[in-house]
Amino acid sequence: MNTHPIIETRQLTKTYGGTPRVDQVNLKVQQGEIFGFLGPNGAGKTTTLKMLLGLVQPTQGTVKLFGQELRSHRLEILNRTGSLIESPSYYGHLTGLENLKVMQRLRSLPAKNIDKVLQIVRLDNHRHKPAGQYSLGMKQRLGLAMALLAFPSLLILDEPTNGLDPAGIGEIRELIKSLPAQYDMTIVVSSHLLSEIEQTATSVGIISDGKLLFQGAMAQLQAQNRAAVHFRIDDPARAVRILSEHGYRPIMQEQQLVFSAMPDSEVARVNEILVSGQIAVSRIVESRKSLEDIFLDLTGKERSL
Ligand SMILES: Nc1ncnc2c1ncn2[C@@H]1O[C@H](COP(=O)(O)OP(=O)(O)OP(=O)(O)O)[C@@H](O)[C@H]1O
Repeated sequence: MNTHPIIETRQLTKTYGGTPRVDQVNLKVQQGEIFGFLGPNGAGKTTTLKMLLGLVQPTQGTVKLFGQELRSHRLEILNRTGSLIESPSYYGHLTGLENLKVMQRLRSLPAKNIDKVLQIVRLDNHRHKPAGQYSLGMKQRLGLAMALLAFPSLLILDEPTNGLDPAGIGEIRELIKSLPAQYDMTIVVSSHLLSEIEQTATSVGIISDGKLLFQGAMAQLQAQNRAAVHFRIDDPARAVRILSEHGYRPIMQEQQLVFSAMPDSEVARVNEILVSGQIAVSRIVESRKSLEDIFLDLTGKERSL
């Protein structure tokens, strides 16, 4: 059985003008995953994806796709890879169909693939219209059709929903979700929006300032979502004193004591200490960080994303 990762980078680095923009990144993407590559603008996503495709030469480090070195097996690898990086490129004066034909002939692909991809991206009714007259969403879908034309094993999409309206975003999202099972594809999709990755990806990599800060299953990221427990009480200063005698170090926030993460048994114990110290506990509330908060904590960026 073939168990090597579909993508594996080692210490992948790209330096521009002395500054590492992609900094010793070790990526691992397994067969059949939808890997969400997440990071704020300028984090190094596009540069990383371009290195995976041999479009940018790494300053340091290696790229292996399908278990083979990109440097020595470039053509073989790229024949099995489809991509949409930055804006799609097409001939504006040619129709959608003609654009796909150009590519199909250039790459000696079966002609029947054209109909298939037109259906997949739902452009079959617009195939005879010049691509230059397509809406933004249609242009994006044409770009996707081109990336899919060879039915690649690996599909790399850089911010595929950028600039689309909510309906267009939803369509692309559903399309991405359907591909791995239907066509046995592995997908890498980048975004600066967690909300978008959250709904499609099975695993995630989070990059900020060129560094990979987290990599793992979506569920693992969600597991970092640990609950804090808030006690609303009538005399916080005295409560802190009493609790510290029992070895607890809560944070005082106005009328509340906050414990960063706490099992249920401890909650009961703290409550008992407070009540026997004649402190009235009016409320015990659990608060979880949203995934957005976790993302912002990891990247150290403000909420302006
Ligand atoms: N050819 C280049 N020459 C110099 N600097 C570059 C070049 N390409 C990218 N950079 C810089 O590298 C950093 C990372 O850029 P990159 O495009 O990879 O980020 P990104 O995460 O894809 O962000 P965005 O979503 O905004 O495209 C940026 O600071 C960018 O200015």
